[in-house]
Amino acid sequence: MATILVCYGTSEGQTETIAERIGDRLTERGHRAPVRNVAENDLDPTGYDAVVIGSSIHMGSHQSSIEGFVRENREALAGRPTGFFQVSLSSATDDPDRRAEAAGYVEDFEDSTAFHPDRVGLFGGALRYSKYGFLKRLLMKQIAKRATGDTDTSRDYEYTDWDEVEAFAEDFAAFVEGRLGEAPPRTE
Ligand SMILES: Cc1cc2nc3c(=O)[nH]c(=O)nc-3n(C[C@H](O)[C@H](O)[C@H](O)COP(=O)(O)O)c2cc1C
Repeated sequence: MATILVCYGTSEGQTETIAERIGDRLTERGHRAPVRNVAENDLDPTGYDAVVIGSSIHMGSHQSSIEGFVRENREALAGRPTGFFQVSLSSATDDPDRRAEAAGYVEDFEDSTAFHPDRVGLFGGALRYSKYGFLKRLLMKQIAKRATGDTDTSRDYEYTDWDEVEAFAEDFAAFVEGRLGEAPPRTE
């Protein structure tokens, strides 16, 4: 069993929900996987065998709490298996330009923080028009027009592919088990 920290930065909660699903999957596989909001906890990666970090994108940038966490803990992160997942509208469609944009966000993040995760997941996020205030709703309508075309503000949209999220968790668990020399869980 490995102890795997699953930490995240979020504004509207979608990254938290995805982090929890990853934590559940790791736990089902026999690992200890606490799920923590980086902005609300003083986290030290040295207490864990491996770390998964998740961040949403707002106005082309990752969560500042995640940028700070990664910069402050660069050495500890470099010394253990790490996974990074990003949540955005750019990963919500099959449009190659949008997909390239999402990949570009990760590249820029790696370049600016010198953090190079072993595994990367790019997940579609959500549009929660019902939760946005007036100005945010207007802004998101503009962003959505370009990204997904979903501009009906009378309803919410979720683009997260939960099978992809689970596959990311399984793949990361297998990677950690391999690195720590652990046997994979037995399947009946
Ligand atoms: C104000 C705002 C700005 C956003 N800017 C971008 C953006 O620049 N690129 C993008 O792909 N998605 C953008 N999004 C979409 C978010 O990444 C998406 O809603 C995601 O699910 C948010 O995750 P969170 O709830 O964990 O913060 C934006 C969302 C909001 C509300």
